[in-house]
Amino acid sequence: MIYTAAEIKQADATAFRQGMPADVLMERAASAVAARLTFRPRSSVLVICGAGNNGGDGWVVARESAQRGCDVFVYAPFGEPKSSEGERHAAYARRFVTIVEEPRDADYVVDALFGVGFRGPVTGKARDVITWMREQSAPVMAIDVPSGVPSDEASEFDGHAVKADTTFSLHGYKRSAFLTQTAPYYGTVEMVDIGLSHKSEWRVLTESDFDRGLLERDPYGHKNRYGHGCLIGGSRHLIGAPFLAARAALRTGIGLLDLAIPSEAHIMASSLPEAMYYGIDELPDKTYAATAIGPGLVDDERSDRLWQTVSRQSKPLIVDAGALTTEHLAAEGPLTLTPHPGEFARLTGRSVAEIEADRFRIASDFARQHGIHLILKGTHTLIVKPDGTGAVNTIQAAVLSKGGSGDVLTGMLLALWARTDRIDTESSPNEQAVLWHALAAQAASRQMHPASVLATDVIEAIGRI
Ligand SMILES: NC(=O)C1=CN([C@@H]2O[C@H](COP(=O)(O)OP(=O)(O)OC[C@H]3O[C@@H](n4cnc5c(N)ncnc54)[C@H](OP(=O)(O)O)[C@@H]3O)[C@@H](O)[C@H]2O)[C@@H](O)CC1
Ligand SMILES: [K+]
Repeated sequence: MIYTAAEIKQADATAFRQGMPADVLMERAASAVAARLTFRPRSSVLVICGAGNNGGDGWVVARESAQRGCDVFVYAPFGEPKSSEGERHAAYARRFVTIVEEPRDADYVVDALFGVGFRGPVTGKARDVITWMREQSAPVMAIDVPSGVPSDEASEFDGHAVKADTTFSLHGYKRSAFLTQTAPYYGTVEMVDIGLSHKSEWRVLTESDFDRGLLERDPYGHKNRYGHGCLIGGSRHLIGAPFLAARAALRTGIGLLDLAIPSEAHIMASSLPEAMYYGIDELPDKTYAATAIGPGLVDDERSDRLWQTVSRQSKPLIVDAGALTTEHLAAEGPLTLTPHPGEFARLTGRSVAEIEADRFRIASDFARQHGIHLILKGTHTLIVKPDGTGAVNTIQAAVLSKGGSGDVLTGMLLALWARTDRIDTESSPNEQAVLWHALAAQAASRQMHPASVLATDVIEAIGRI
């Protein structure tokens, strides 16, 4: 689960209302972190504590580490925690640790300066303390958030923050763990469950969320069961894109595929004999299980005409690349848009930097406003539902930052939305396609140097995950 600072505060408030004392919750959270810290026996540890409750957690970690046999120093540049629970823990911890007036070398540094209560940017003394932490060669363990990193969005983030080796994230992930500007500051993220109830609009997707049943084939199944899809795309100079998408759809298991491309692209047809071909201006009058439009398409009168036809079908529609325009935001059936940040900037009238700094909120608002499914691509692709809730893909696949990757995803989406045996179930074709795409990219990069992996290699790896 992924939480905003406000949601965490709300979870805290609920726990207090239900009778969980604040100092017990702090003890519970910080003890859980201390138990996960693998300090070598008798090593020296410097804990840097702020004046908020993140600092309170730091005092508990300091005490517990001392009780486990470490030589612990606490540096509290802004004095003791302001809250009564933080103050109580600091008072008790003082018996077990050495207080220092200046930061000092140690085998490990624990960063408990700021947590989710931080509001950027960092100024004055805090800036110097963060600079000091950044200069240390000792491993830095951050409690909850690396200090200086905002929890929710990065629009004010100037890069001045602790670079943690490990961050122990309390209760759940923070959005900034998945933003391009701030994610690298977290190091390895370890989740620490502190027993609060979980309720969030955003989920984290890992490999275990991939439904391997999608790879299976029913021995009695008919090709129609796996859907008859239509892919529309291509233009004079962009001939390859629809073929990449079409091949990906077939490798993902679509039953039948019609490919509508401009006549210039028909010379490529022999490379994909499994598809059926139509001219882009002569779409057959059929109702498809699903349609995808956009790979290699240019935004012109022809694409507007095509839109009139495909948007009237009450079946799933996937819109990508050249078909992503502000005129194409409503259709009869379920609509999925798959922009990368540049395309999403055009759709929203915002800059790429604005989007990257606050992608969760902007993506959620957009999906809700238009009642559409949205896949906002990136290192951590967001998959958003029409109600604005969503999930983030955490399967890393650097090889996907290459031309053609988006076309492959579109083809995979088409294949999964077209599956008549699955579409009525709760399974989310968008989440499954994004996961499968990333897994295929990982499989391709196991077979050759990642720099060499092409979109066609990812397609060939779709069935090798
Ligand atoms: N449910 C959970 O997950 C639980 C979470 N818990 C822990 O509580 C943490 C949140 O604690 P929190 O709300 O007290 O805020 P925190 O992050 O310590 O920072 C506030 C301090 O920073 C200061 N400050 C802010 N911005 C600044 C700036 N730019 N430059 C300089 N100073 C700045 C601010 O100063 P002020 O604005 O008050 O002057 C205040 O002193 C959370 O991350 C987790 O570790 C557990 O203990 C219990 C369960
Ligand atoms: K911290």
